[in-house]
Amino acid sequence: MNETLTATNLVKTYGQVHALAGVSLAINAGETVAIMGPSGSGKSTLLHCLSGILKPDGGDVRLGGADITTMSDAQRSKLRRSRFGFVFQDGQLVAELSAAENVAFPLLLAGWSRSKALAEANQWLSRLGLAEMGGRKPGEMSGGQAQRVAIARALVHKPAVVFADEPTGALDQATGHEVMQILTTVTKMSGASLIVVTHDTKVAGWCSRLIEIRDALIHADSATNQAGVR
Ligand SMILES: Nc1ncnc2c1ncn2[C@@H]1O[C@H](COP(=O)(O)OP(=O)(O)OP(=O)(O)O)[C@@H](O)[C@H]1O
Repeated sequence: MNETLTATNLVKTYGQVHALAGVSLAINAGETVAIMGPSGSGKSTLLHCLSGILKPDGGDVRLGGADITTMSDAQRSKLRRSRFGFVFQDGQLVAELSAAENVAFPLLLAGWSRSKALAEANQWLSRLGLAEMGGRKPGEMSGGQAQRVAIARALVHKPAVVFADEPTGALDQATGHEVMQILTTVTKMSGASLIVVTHDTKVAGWCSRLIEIRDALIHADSATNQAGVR
């Protein structure tokens, strides 16, 4: 299945503000892409349009043959749940659920039985070095551990694309480094592509491609030397 994520001429305005002024890009399956740029340049707006959270005013976003922009809200939500994974700055785990239940959540939404979903979730937690943590609530874990749970939740349903918005923003440098190593390794292993919005050049160094946004447009798009990968 061709699951290239393609954006063509994306435009988004808020009143007088041009958040995206005609952005086109294609991200191939398996690519790891960092999006950087000054505050207010349009990074989050781009991420939200690419992931179907926000509808652009103009242009389109396609995953393979499917045009996300013209889908009904219900179709787009379904595609988001089944083909996309998300990692946010603060994990956004459900506080009342255990780590395993949080990871199992996308599988339960996809119709898996509770026992199969929890077994798969626990396998993912082991893979990410959290074998003993399945029963803990997010509040009983460190920030780095919670972010690893969020990574497992983003990948458990084998998405085509993982979107990460400042995934290390709430972590110290060493923990952030570790989280990026895990995030890039597991997305590559699963064949998904990864799109990371970040202000941190070290975080971007874990990705194979860097897209720089300035004033609502792509200013530069190039391969990185993957300095973060040792
Ligand atoms: N909901 C909104 N209503 C009005 N203006 C908005 C809204 N969301 C974003 N903007 C504006 O659109 C522009 C782009 O915002 P965006 O959040 O995409 O930038 P960013 O590059 O992600 O910034 P940061 O690095 O500070 O998070 C900014 O001028 C911002 O103020």
